[in-house]
Amino acid sequence: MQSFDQIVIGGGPGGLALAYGLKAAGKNVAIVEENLWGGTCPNRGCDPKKILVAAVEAKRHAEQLAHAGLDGTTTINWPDLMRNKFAYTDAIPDDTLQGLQHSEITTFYGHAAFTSAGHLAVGEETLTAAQFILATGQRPVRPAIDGAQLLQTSTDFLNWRQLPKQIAFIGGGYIAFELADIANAAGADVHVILRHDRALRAFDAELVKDLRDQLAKAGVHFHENVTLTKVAKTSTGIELTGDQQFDLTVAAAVAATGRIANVDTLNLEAVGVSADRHGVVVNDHLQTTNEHIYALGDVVAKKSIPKLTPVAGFEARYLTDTLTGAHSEAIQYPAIPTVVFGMPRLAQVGVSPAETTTTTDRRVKALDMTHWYTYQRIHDPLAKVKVVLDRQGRLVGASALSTIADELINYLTALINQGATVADVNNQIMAYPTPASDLSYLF
Ligand SMILES: Cc1cc2nc3c(=O)[nH]c(=O)nc-3n(C[C@H](O)[C@H](O)[C@H](O)COP(=O)(O)OP(=O)(O)OC[C@H]3O[C@@H](n4cnc5c(N)ncnc54)[C@H](O)[C@@H]3O)c2cc1C
Ligand SMILES: NC(=O)c1ccc[n+]([C@@H]2O[C@H](COP(=O)([O-])OP(=O)(O)OC[C@H]3O[C@@H](n4cnc5c(N)ncnc54)[C@H](O)[C@@H]3O)[C@@H](O)[C@H]2O)c1
Repeated sequence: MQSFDQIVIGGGPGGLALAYGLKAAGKNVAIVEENLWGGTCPNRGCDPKKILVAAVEAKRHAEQLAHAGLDGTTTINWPDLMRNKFAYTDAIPDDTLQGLQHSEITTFYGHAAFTSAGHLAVGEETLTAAQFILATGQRPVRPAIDGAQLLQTSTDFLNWRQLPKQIAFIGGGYIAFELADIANAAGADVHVILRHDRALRAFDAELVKDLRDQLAKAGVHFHENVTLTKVAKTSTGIELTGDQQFDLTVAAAVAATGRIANVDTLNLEAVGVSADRHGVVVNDHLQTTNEHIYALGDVVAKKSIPKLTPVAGFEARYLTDTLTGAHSEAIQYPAIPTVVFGMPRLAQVGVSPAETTTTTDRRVKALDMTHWYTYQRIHDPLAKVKVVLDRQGRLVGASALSTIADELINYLTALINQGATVADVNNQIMAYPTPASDLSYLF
């Protein structure tokens, strides 16, 4: 039986960052992975998706400048684009494993599950440690309807060598919007089926509607207020049936209906760790209901904290300090930006405009920036921002929509975390003309 100071379960961005942090602090640490070293983000999430988005960006920017200096049409060649994606993703698992081995972090490959307090089984091996850290992430979930097994997932989409001619995305979250935009730009006939009329609920409703309308203008078909009841394979494709006589046959249908925490096969009952489909219950020290077991990243049940790669990284840095005795404080998250990476991008950070309607302590400043130089230069069809300011004029939140909203939101995040006022912004000189040189006009 091998024994360690800490064993990290899950080799995704969160688990890896923690293993490296603990090793650097001199701990005898092991990490276990059952699938692809590197986890969701670089293999089947953020990174491959954004490689595909790169082609959409180039295409849309070229289209925006048609008749303004750029001639000809730009088309996306899906098989070539995917070859470019595979050239990146194929190397991730081996490179990740080699990095761990090079740093002399002990690695185990296989499914990890607890057998009893202090004991973890990985294949034939039983491992022990003073502390265990759950970093097992989430997996896609399909709706509970007849024929749901015929629905593909974001993981399948990101491995398609050929692009189906008609694709339906079920759901109104990040994945449906991002993948629908990519598939539409690449030439597929794209349908998004939503059970409500309100998509992307965490974002500003007006900007979500603008985003939806932009995608619809680009060719995406939205079917709102449809509850699917059945999925079936027919001679012509995948038939989706719903209430209100909804009936649509497509070549491929993707469930983008959320993700479920990987907690069900860890045998957490044996070690007294509370968890449900939303994840592992932790206190404000990321400690589970068993004092020797911690959790971080997507597998944690979080109410208001989004499940994102940089959040997993932040929690790994926090836990490194906790487990090496460098501090004993509760975790305190900074403002966390989140972006729907389409063309345009929808971005949000901090206090939302909706949270401001019931208080007089804050005010919202809404600006249509479409005709500002930054956006005119690239012929951005729509550029909007809403900033939330407190009584002292400090920035506390922002929502933005434009083809470069991701860049803007990062500047605004830094200003929120610094508690900056317009005076602080005006005391800095930013390179002109750039989105950063617009900042003082936003307050
Ligand atoms: C399509 C898509 C796009 C995304 N885009 C973005 C984005 O643009 N920006 C962003 O910030 N976030 C994005 N995310 C979310 C991001 O991928 C996650 O927040 C991030 O990967 C979480 O890291 P993690 O380490 O907590 O979990 P994961 O990366 O999921 O890693 C968990 C690892 O644990 C392993 N594991 C699970 N159970 C066991 C077990 N019993 N034994 C051994 N190993 C186990 C899994 O195989 C996996 O490798 C996206 C996600 C998806 C699906
Ligand atoms: N850009 C990013 O940062 C990014 C991108 C992709 C994914 N992610 C991460 O992955 C997670 C999962 O993304 P997602 O889009 O799958 O989930 P989501 O939680 O963002 O959206 C799920 C959507 O599916 C709908 N839905 C749920 N059950 C349904 C059902 N039975 N029938 C019809 N609709 C149903 C919900 O109403 C919602 O609109 C995100 O919450 C985020 O943490 C982040």
